[in-house]
Amino acid sequence: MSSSYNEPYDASVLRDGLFVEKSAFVSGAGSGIGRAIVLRLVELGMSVFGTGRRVEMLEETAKRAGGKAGTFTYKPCNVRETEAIEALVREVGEAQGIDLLVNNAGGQFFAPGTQISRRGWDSVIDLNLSAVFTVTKAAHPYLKARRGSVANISLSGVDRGSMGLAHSIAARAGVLGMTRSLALEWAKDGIRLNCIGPGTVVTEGLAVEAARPMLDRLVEATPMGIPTSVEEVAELVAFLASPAGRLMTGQLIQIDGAAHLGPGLHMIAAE
Ligand SMILES: CCCCC/C=C/C(=O)SCCNC(=O)CCNC(=O)[C@H](O)C(C)(C)COP(=O)(O)OP(=O)(O)OC[C@H]1O[C@@H](n2cnc3c(N)ncnc32)[C@H](O)[C@@H]1OP(=O)(O)O
Ligand SMILES: NC(=O)C1=CN([C@@H]2O[C@H](COP(=O)(O)OP(=O)(O)OC[C@H]3O[C@@H](n4cnc5c(N)ncnc54)[C@H](OP(=O)(O)O)[C@@H]3O)[C@@H](O)[C@H]2O)C=CC1
Repeated sequence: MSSSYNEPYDASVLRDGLFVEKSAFVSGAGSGIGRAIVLRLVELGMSVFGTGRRVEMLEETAKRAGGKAGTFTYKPCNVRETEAIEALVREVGEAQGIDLLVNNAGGQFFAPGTQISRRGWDSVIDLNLSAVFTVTKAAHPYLKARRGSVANISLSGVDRGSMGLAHSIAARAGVLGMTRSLALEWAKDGIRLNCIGPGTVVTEGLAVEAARPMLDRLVEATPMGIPTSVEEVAELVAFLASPAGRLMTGQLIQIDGAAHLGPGLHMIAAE
């Protein structure tokens, strides 16, 4: 087992300048996968707006985005505060338009179903399903104006279940159903929506939730034996937003080293 899961990995294949004059709205932009998505889109020339609750994390993303081809601006917001996030989407949409919406803010706690209270269930559904609907609906007029697209960051194994994640898998399965339904409804507007299902991505967020022995077991349960890098997820988001993704909509793309097919992340109980 590797002592570090975050060895540098260059996943970049898309061409410089691909997203000049394009604009994105990214939630959870201050850390992990969201930050990597921002940095790659900015590198490709995009004007990216990011949100999240912690301003200092967004500031760090801005620092790292400095000097690249595009721009990064931000404002803190809790995606679970419906009126505030709707107003923010409107503000960004009116100011710079939205070609790409990335619903990345999310997360949960690992717990067996018997230990998830109704309040705990509601929190995870609110963050990972209801807030995604709120943001997506608020972005609709701006996506329609630009014939834009939506990338929903989901989970590997969303269609088969996962021990310790009943609440989160239920939410992400809901997002997949929403994604497919809106892909049908909004096809006439030229809007595409897809879900991306990363396997284990060793971000600080996951490290807080799962200690090292569990991380090792998650990676061992991945048939390819390696975790997903944040850069790989970012490149896939960019690919789906690019002209090459023109006919891709209503999809769940699992980027997980076959974790969703193998012995299974889904069989690793919360410990
Ligand atoms: C298959 C393996 C691959 C796994 C891949 C997934 C990886 C990731 O997602 S990495 C991202 C990692 N980061 C996170 O997941 C952190 C995100 N968590 C949160 O933001 C919050 O914990 C929350 C949204 C899930 C809940 O926030 P909030 O509403 O503020 O929660 P409260 O503290 O007010 O608690 C509400 C309710 O939930 C119960 N609860 C909280 N933690 C646990 C726990 N560990 N076990 C059981 N229950 C928990 C809490 O007790 C409250 O319920 P009541 O006690 O009934 O009031
Ligand atoms: N790491 C992994 O193995 C995998 C992760 N995922 C999913 O990918 C996404 C990103 O995860 P990852 O980068 O690993 O973890 P992080 O914890 O680093 O990222 C989650 C981000 O969401 C933001 N966020 C959380 N709650 C809210 C909220 N209520 N309002 C606004 N922003 C919020 C956080 O910022 P702040 O706290 O400042 O608000 C943070 O930047 C999540 O949806 C996660 O579930 C999916 C598969 C695997």
